[in-house]
Amino acid sequence: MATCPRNDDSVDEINDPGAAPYGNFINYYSFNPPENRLSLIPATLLRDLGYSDADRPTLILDVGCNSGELSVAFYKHLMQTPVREGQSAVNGIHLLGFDLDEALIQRAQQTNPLSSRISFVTLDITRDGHELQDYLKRHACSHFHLCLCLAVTMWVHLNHGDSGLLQLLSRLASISQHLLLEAQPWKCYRSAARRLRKLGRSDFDHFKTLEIRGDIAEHVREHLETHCGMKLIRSFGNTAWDRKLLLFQRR
Ligand SMILES: C[S@@+](CC[C@H](N)C(=O)[O-])C[C@H]1O[C@@H](n2cnc3c(N)ncnc32)[C@H](O)[C@@H]1O
Repeated sequence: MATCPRNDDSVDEINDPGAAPYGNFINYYSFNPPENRLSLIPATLLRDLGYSDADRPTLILDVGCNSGELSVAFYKHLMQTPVREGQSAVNGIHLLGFDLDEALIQRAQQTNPLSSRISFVTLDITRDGHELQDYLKRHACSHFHLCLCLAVTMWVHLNHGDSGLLQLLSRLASISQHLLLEAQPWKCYRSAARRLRKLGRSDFDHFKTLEIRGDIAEHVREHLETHCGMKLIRSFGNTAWDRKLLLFQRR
């Protein structure tokens, strides 16, 4: 893990970027506080999407949740009625956050204020596993109602190539009714690769051979709409780091 750059996942001013090849920065939220993105997302989002039935659980998945600060803030942001720890958790909103970095997940677990509703597990989304299906089964649901994939696509793309990115999108689409996605733009890829080169590390394995480049958000939209049965229903404007928050829905 490494500390995060001052104003982007991928700018040059960073203390030790070589140690965070997956974007697993230890201090991510001191540079990109949850409010940067939450301020763009309506607190009524779940109700707007039709998930207001108190008798049924609503499941949220947070992909690459880092130390969990955004997951918890997002959960609280969407709760119309504040939840107290210990309150019955049979139905209501449940959030599962996961990240491949075990130390970040440990921190998320230790600081979790709502452990009956919010869980964190270590998981690499590029590996086959049954954890997500098991979680769905435990809640008697076939899909997550809302999946967040924020500032993760570039790291999967750089580490696993075009096919890795497309598989990520297809996998998330297959387990979600709605998908809220923030893709890093191409300029971030160049900076991330340059940073590692400066440190004497070899480029990300796939950077030079990527065919998906340029307007990454548009490539993502195209794949989700053409191959994954999803459609773009909202764009929540640009974040403080000039990225779009795109909301997709299963057709
Ligand atoms: C830049 S941070 C974004 C954190 C959070 N999603 C947010 O937007 O606030 C990217 C996170 O994705 C995680 N990540 C990267 N590749 C992953 C993978 N294959 N599976 C799970 N997590 C991954 C990293 O460990 C890191 O914590």
